[in-house]
Amino acid sequence: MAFVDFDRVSLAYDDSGNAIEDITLKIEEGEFVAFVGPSGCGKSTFMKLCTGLHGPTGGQVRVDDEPVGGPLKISGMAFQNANLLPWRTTLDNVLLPLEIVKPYRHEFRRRREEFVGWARDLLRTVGLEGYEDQYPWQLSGGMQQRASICRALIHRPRLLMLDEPFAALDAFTREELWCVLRDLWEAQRFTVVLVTHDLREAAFLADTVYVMSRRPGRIIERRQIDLPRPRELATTYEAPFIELVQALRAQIGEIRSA
Ligand SMILES: Nc1ncnc2c1ncn2[C@@H]1O[C@H](COP(=O)(O)OP(=O)(O)OP(=O)(O)O)[C@@H](O)[C@H]1O
Repeated sequence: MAFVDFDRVSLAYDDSGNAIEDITLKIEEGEFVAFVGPSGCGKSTFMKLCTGLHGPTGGQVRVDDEPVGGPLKISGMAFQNANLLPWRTTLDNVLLPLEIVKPYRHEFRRRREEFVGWARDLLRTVGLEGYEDQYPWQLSGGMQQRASICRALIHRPRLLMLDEPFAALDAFTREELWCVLRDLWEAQRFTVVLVTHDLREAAFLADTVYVMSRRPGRIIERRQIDLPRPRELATTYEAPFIELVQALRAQIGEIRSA
């Protein structure tokens, strides 16, 4: 049984028709998948269905062999904007899910020191050692996004949902954070669903790239990325990678002009 299983899933938000339509796919535990497609094709809708923030109007979504009936506790999320709380330090922002999510919230006071250790370890892994006591407005955009990824991972989710997490960053910072995410994933092997407009990002990070059609969003291509791991940034300047990205780009170009 796949970890995430979409069986002929559709969602109509209202009577304007399906936002996504007839999506059937399986994501294995530990797989890194990326979704690309034209604006408005339903990538974020897919995420909401996956994490139980919205129910399907057709078909069934199963995660970890259970039908998804409400918000999933085993997921963590990060978005284009880091959305850190400005009145909390970096460390306290990262700790936030442990104050909210079961089973941790009941143990938060008792295990606080241990949890602070988890947060410090994660912050060190993403290069934020020494910034624990700074407030978000004292951090650069890239640093805020690093902290936001730590916050998404602190409760050790099995499913990490990333909705264009690096879109607002400059090209250098973005590539640095690809490597941060690659290393976290190599070490912990959580399942990742990444929504992105950046085809290089999708091809560099993912095992599988799904291309979606215009609204109503359907999966029109599933592409396995067979580049060896661990992948180095230098790979992205070599011929096989460039050809792969060009093929994806051509495909999305066709959808846009259709
Ligand atoms: N809460 C909602 N109510 C009604 N319609 C919605 C709602 N959320 C999204 N939609 C519509 O569903 C479609 C898919 O939206 P979604 O945000 O999933 O697309 P997306 O691929 O993530 O877009 P983008 O790439 O621009 O972020 C769009 O036509 C959007 O207008």
